[in-house]
Amino acid sequence: MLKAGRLWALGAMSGTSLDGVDAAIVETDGEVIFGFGPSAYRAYLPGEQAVLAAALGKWPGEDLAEAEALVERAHLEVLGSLNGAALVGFHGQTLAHEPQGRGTHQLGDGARLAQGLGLPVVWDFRSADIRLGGEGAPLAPFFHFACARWIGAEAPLAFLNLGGVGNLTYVNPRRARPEDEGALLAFDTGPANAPINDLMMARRGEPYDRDGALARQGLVAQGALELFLDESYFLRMPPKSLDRDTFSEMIGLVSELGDADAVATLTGMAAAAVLRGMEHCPEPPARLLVAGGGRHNPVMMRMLAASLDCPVEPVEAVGLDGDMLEAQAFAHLAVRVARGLPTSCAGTTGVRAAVSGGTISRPEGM
Ligand SMILES: Nc1ncnc2c1ncn2[C@@H]1O[C@H](COP(=O)(O)OP(=O)(O)OP(=O)(O)O)[C@@H](O)[C@H]1O
Ligand SMILES: CC(=O)N[C@H]1[C@@H]2OC[C@@H](O2)[C@@H](O)[C@@H]1O[C@H](C)C(=O)O
Repeated sequence: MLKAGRLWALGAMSGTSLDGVDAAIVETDGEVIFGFGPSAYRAYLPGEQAVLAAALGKWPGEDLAEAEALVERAHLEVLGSLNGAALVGFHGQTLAHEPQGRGTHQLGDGARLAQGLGLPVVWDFRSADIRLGGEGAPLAPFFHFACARWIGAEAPLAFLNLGGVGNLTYVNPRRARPEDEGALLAFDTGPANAPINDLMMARRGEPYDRDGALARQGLVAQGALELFLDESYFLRMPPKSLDRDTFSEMIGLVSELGDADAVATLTGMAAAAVLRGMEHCPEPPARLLVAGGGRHNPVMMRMLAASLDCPVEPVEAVGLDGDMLEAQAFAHLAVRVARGLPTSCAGTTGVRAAVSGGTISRPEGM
């Protein structure tokens, strides 16, 4: 185990939308956040995105040399641009996630990154949880618990990440520790931006529906929305998690609609999935704080606000950075791993017992 008290940790996350790598520094002892440091972003170039897109769904042992080299190069560039950290949390690029099947696969070798950066690197955060019967995701909730404390929350609240997939964390800050019974409930709500992006690319050759410009011109098709909500995933009790493309066939539900109605309907589906998710909260949260790219979509945010009883705000309302929250989470989790503290528990992944996931790789001589 590393000697890790309060330190500056650097986290990196590259999400399911394959846009690039976020990196951010957090001052933390793995329990308390003392402050947030600088952050940086390294976009994947179009050619790199194509290589990664072709690698989606692949498992270790398959032909991944080019994709792996580019993931590691992009991480070395962005992590190397931020100085002063003593420890790195490296998530890796998720290519496949089948917690009840083949496991989970995040591309990139943390041992090579440790060598390249000259710093200890914590990586492979999800496998230990899956080995113990957990979903392996979401993992940000232990960080959300610390965030709730950092903003001084006294009543239960919820964090929502609207990335390719949506994920929700209910936090009860009255509990002493995140792994305590009732402190956290977390799960993936359903598809969020991924189907919208896929439809925009297929029909218009554009990567996403910027500011909800197309969705705002359309109407939600109620029939398609109801068919979507009939999916058995919404009946499953949490914790539960999704692969990026678990719901890719939902685009078929809007195939007969014009572009604006189709995108409005997919946007409505993302919001409705969150509403379904909120019904699982043990107590109504006082507020919903939204991170991830979807918070920039005013149509999605309006749909959420209209259907929920609590205020819906971007995390910036409480001084957090909604673009960097996941990178910060892996900085915080790295310190937890270094201290042997749990990173998931029954309430967040369904794992049998609270577990400290992750592998620590040190550069030679350290
Ligand atoms: N101004 C905007 N208007 C509408 N949508 C936006 C805007 N900005 C970002 N998005 C959406 O957010 C997506 C990126 O979100 P984010 O970076 O949170 O995803 P991710 O981290 O890759 O995914 P995940 O959290 O599922 O791993 C974009 O692909 C786009 O769909
Ligand atoms: C397997 C995997 O990479 N899952 C991601 C993905 O992106 C959002 C959602 O699906 C969430 O489950 C998770 O990431 C966040 C950071 C998490 O683990 O909390």
